[in-house]
Amino acid sequence: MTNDSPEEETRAPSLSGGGGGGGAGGRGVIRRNRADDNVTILTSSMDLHRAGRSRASSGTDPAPSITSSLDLSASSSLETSIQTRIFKIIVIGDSNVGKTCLTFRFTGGSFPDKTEATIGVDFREKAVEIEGETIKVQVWDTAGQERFRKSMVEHYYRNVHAVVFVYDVTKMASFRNLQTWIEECNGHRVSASVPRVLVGNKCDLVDQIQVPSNMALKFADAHNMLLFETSAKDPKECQNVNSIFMSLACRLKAQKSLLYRDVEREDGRVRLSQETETKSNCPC
Ligand SMILES: Nc1nc2c(ncn2[C@@H]2O[C@H](COP(=O)(O)OP(=O)(O)OP(=O)(O)O)[C@@H](O)[C@H]2O)c(=O)[nH]1
Repeated sequence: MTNDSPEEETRAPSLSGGGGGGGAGGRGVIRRNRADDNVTILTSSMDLHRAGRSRASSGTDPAPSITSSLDLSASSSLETSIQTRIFKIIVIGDSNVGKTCLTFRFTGGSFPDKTEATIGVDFREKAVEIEGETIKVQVWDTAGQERFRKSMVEHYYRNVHAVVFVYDVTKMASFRNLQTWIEECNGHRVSASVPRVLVGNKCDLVDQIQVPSNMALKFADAHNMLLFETSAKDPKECQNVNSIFMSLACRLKAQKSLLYRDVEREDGRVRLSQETETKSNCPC
């Protein structure tokens, strides 16, 4: 998808039941996916684990247990729960651009009073409903500082379904460094079919903006990404922050059946395995 997609409009989405907040906000380059109209945000779980830091540093990839084969006792409630698809979205970019605040805003609907440099990775998850299907959007908030990320990088990119590149509109260096982040991503064999979006954060600091919208849009177009300019801090931008992740979720839902499993009963056990298939019946 490019920024010229006819399916996009230059106004903020209305998410039914989602996120609160309000106005259209944006700075003329916020993209809208029509499917957002069919989206309901059901629940959110903040800081799925801060504890993820310790899990992360031990090298455990939480992204799903459900992707690998699991043996579980069969029950109807279990079957219901295991049918929830999980979309893993990683958020990357320089330190201090606001990755944590953006993920916090999406999963919890608020701006954190205080943040510290992310060490390794934090995971947050939010259940959303898209066209009648409940989907878990699992957001990996990665460390921007090299010293806090180097041992974790492989885990960030493993089985990733979508990538959010973030820069700070008030820091030209963070925009220039995007090329390095893209190269890192490509270097970890992230398929070209994995959707990527570009986010310029901190648009509330209107007097300090260094990265012009047209420059960012050109870069986004050159890399086949949608561009969102927004603010994790400004409550009026809440829906625009939601739309970053929801547009990806809608697109992923349309693309393929991720983390779906064949439920096979073998010897009284339920076997889960990953299946990937192309679906064409989603109007997103
Ligand atoms: N004005 C303004 N400040 C923001 C915004 N988003 C984040 N900040 C501030 O920017 C600083 C860094 O935010 P974080 O979310 O921790 O940045 P990060 O990219 O996760 O940083 P690392 O964890 O080091 O990679 C904090 O002081 C936030 O309060 C925003 O939209 N507007």
